[in-house]
Amino acid sequence: MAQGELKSSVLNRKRNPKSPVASRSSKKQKIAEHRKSLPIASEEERLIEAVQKNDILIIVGETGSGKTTQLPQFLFNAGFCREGKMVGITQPRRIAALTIAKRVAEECDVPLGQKVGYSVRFDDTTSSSTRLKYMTDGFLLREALVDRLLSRYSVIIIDEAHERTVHTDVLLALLKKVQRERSEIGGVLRGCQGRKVSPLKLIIMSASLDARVFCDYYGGAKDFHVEGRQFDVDIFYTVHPQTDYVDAALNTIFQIHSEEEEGDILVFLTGQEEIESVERLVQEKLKHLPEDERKLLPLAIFSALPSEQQMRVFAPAPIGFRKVVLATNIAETSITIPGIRYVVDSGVVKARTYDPNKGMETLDVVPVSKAQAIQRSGRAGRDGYGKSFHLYPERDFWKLEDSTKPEIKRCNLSNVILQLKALGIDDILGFDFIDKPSRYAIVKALAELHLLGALTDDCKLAKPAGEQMARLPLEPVYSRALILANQFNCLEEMLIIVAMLSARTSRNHFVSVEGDHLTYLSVYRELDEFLEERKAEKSEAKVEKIMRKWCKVNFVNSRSLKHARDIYRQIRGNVEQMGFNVSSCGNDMLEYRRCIAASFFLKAAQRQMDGTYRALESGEIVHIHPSSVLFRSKPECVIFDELMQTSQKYINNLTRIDPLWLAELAPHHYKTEE
Ligand SMILES: Nc1ncnc2c1ncn2[C@@H]1O[C@H](COP(=O)(O)OP(=O)(O)OP(=O)(O)O)[C@@H](O)[C@H]1O
Repeated sequence: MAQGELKSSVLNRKRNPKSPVASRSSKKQKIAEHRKSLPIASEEERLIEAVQKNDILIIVGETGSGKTTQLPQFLFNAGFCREGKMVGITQPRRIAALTIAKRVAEECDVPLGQKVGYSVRFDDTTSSSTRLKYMTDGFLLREALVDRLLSRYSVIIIDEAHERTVHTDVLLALLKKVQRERSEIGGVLRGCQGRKVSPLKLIIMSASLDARVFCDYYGGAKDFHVEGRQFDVDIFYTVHPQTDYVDAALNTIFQIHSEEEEGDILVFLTGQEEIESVERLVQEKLKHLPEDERKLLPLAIFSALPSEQQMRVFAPAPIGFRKVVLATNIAETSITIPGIRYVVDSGVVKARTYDPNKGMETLDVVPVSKAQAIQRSGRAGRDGYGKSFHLYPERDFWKLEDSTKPEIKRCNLSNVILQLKALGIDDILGFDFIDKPSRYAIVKALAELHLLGALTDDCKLAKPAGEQMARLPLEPVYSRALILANQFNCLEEMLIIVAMLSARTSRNHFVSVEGDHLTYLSVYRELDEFLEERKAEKSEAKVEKIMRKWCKVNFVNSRSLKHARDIYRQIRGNVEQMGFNVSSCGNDMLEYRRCIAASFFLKAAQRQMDGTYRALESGEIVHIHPSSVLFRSKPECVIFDELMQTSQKYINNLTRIDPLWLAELAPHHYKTEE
């Protein structure tokens, strides 16, 4: 059990104001009072002056000081949105863009989508009257594909820059270039849709530990510090290290529930499976408590959850209940979940690392960084005094890395390089990254894009394939699969597979001997047929209920399947817009498997004498993951979607193919004798 050893870090103490009142005017008044009470409120004039005087400003502030919600409003009031211009604010995560935009719209007392809006992949609420636009960093990068100078923006704010997502890193470099170009041509040329191009102001917002990096990158740019946070958070550590953090988290939840004052709990765990198992364990434990102590409501939030299900954690708990939100690091930065007073930090996070040499991803549970632990604590104390329980001793906190390694140093670069190429940036090795990925990783990604047909022999963007691939919001290998499927007349099937793989659904019941891809296809189609037969059920809630029941009977994860159905609809819209005709190969699964081989030829593996497999591209010896439907049958040759190191090197999500197809369908890469 994580016994709290009191180590409190007391900041400027201020107690929780009363709970929200129903009437609109008192709500407005409350919001106005809240805004005035934020530490940043007294800095408005000084901040605006700093923005006016500096083209690049690095703002450093504690979590909860009000940077994200207030600064854009200050800029609006200071006239930065005149003549139809916008202030754009990027966030590393879509849930942050969504919820912050909603909050700011509420503070401005306007409907979402007018003065204040958000744009994230597949979901855009902005309109021509939007002036404050919250979006993901990836969205702004895509926007640059159509408007290179980002001419609609007078100010761009890169928020949570210290998270160093790959998109943020690319934006940091791209915006430097855009800013230079805009000041050179200012007022002379016109940008997208004939808009007059004015100079661009750039604001980078970061947690304090990493600000220096950004100041240096922008040639000694000015930094601006916002002191303080609104409410105290008392920090607790365990006396001893915990051997089982899941068990410790569970005990801490129930200890808070029985001993602490009212207030909701936010627990940081590592992934969907762990969260779902803790959710079940909480429910299980509650059954053994007396009736009046059962009022604890577990809710999950992780990235594979559809948006509307993610939003459930933001609604207040029913009266008398305490919410316990079980989250991955998706809830770590930027967002405010109203009602949270207690944070439980497992101290670990699941981190993906890509090895370009082996073409392999590893997914490891690793300790968080200091910056992450501080961000986690910061989620308590946002609407009142809070407590943060870290499930490790304080001495271990001091041993943590200061910050997380930038994603650009540990991810597959092919997607980002394709985007840079589509932005007209040809010299990738010479590109001014804040932290340069290794030369090897860049060259590997360029070679992969060339093999996928996205780049020409002299490394230019191939037309139209490369352009089409850059336009689709998917990994290049999936985009290519859709383009090929169009030629193989099985686009409908490939859309389903890509959606199912993106949503990471489960497979159990409708096993196809041909492999996991086709099993996914039959899961999706079985449900479709089942719903079709019940078309009369008009209400969405009813359809969802039927769907959940069907999933339960068939051992399929209903959340993931719903997510896959959403993704399917969205990418189908994309390819239709590109003029593709979504046709189906019906029952011709041979043609479909050949299309899989043609699309994913870089991910082929062949059985060895000893029953292991050799990944043909990297030469790695790998095993079929026990959860694959081909685990027992062990076909001679397979295409895999995932190559991952956990306890061993595993391949997963497989389709059985004929090895001769590789030479036939990817002759530029395989010779027959191979
Ligand atoms: N959706 C919301 N509902 C209720 N209160 C909110 C919401 N969003 C923000 N707030 C309030 O506004 C305060 C400031 O939030 P803001 O996101 O601007 O802070 P920040 O300085 O950007 O912090 P961080 O770096 O942690 O994102 C929060 O502490 C909280 O009190």
